[in-house]
Amino acid sequence: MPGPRGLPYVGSALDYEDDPLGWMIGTRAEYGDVVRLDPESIVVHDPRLVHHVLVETNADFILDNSFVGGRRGRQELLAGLPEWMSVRRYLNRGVVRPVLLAHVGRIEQRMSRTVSLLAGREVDLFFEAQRLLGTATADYCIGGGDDDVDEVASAVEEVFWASLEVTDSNESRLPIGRRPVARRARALNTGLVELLTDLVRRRRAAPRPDTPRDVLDRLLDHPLNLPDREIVGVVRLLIVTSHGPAGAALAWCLLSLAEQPNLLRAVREEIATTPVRPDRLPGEDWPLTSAVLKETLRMHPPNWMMGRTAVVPTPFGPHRLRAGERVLFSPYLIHRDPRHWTDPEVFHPERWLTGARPHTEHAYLPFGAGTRICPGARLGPVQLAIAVATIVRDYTLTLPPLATVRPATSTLLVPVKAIGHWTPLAAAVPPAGS
Ligand code: HEM
Repeated sequence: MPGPRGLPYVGSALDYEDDPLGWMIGTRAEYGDVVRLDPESIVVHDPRLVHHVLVETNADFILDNSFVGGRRGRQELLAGLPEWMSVRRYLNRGVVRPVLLAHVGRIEQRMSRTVSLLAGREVDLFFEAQRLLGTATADYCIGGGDDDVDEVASAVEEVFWASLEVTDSNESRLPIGRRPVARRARALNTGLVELLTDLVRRRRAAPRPDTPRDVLDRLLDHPLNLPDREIVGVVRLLIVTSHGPAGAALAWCLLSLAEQPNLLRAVREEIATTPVRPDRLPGEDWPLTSAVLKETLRMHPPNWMMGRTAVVPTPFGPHRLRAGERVLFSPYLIHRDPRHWTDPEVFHPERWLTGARPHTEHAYLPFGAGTRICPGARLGPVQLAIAVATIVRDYTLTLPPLATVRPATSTLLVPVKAIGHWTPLAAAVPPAGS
């Protein structure tokens, strides 16, 4: 397998950790689209090979997200896989338009309240964005009943930050007993599981509605009569997983719009002049706003780096992978590769409005692809459209220039310390004659 010689045992892992993007760009230029990173991992830049890995996940490859999924280790992860996949399919079929429409109505009000309370205050954009979107998904999961969405969203948010800390801390190199960050994360997670278990029990004891109001109702009606533990696991996973990517996407989108006043005005006008009809979802009739969101997810895919592990020896292009080898790939680099996009470094939403696919095959994957594609791939853009509309329609943005915002490239691509504010539009316009 081509790649730099590296050090014994660790290969190029230390150089990669120093500057992952720089290392990948440099080695791609020198060695091509498949590069050895360390004895256990390769990095792949060819979208067709990446697509193959994503489609073969759960067969030749696994997605090892045991920590986020609340599973202890790979064995438990594999044992729970059939149930998780069947729940995914069931939710896909069953979280129908009426559930989405009811959810939209609730979060429009909720977001509007939160955004107005924050108006005029200096905020850390990503912090507030992840809270806004995480609370939205909490509503989607449990908001149809009388349960306290804010309480659940806050408990989930604590688990989200603690999980990020665990992955960023590199604690996995320490012996199991000495991992304080992981211990804290586990304690917070236990609290969250207790809170959700209580909620599931109360909902189970109450009369069932004729049609599901949210994900929890739908899970309680599962034909296999899922145990509380399983239902809690699914609700927890959905909410925890949505905080980061959706929040990062909103933050990057607002930063991009603030940078382009003409585009911002055009989006504002589209949203203001095309009210959402009762049977339609926000974004469905806003082509420019949707294109802005797609372009944001192209240039700043929150899941900027993803990976799979081969479970069996498997052919891979001209190479062969051993069981246990990791395949890493970066949607960020694929989305900015001039072999797959025209002018990839330019934020150009119009590329999505021509009716033709603006990239080569499989070169756009902000939600992943294949068997484990994000189950929020349909919901996420709707929630984002509501959040963008809520802020852009009535407020003006004062945010730092994108070029000055450092992206964190750890677990997620997140704008670091992008501090700014939004103020009501009327307040931003100087009175006539002043
Ligand atoms: C703009 C918003 C979002 C983005 C960019 C995003 C991105 C992604 C990506 C790239 C993956 C696949 C990771 C991989 O294959 O390694 C993923 C998985 C996942 N996402 Fe999202 N996501 C978003 C919103 C949401 C929302 C709203 C939910 C909840 C309804 C959600 C729940 C999940 C879950 C549970 C998984 C794991 C799926 C599995 O393991 O089978 N995401 N997301």
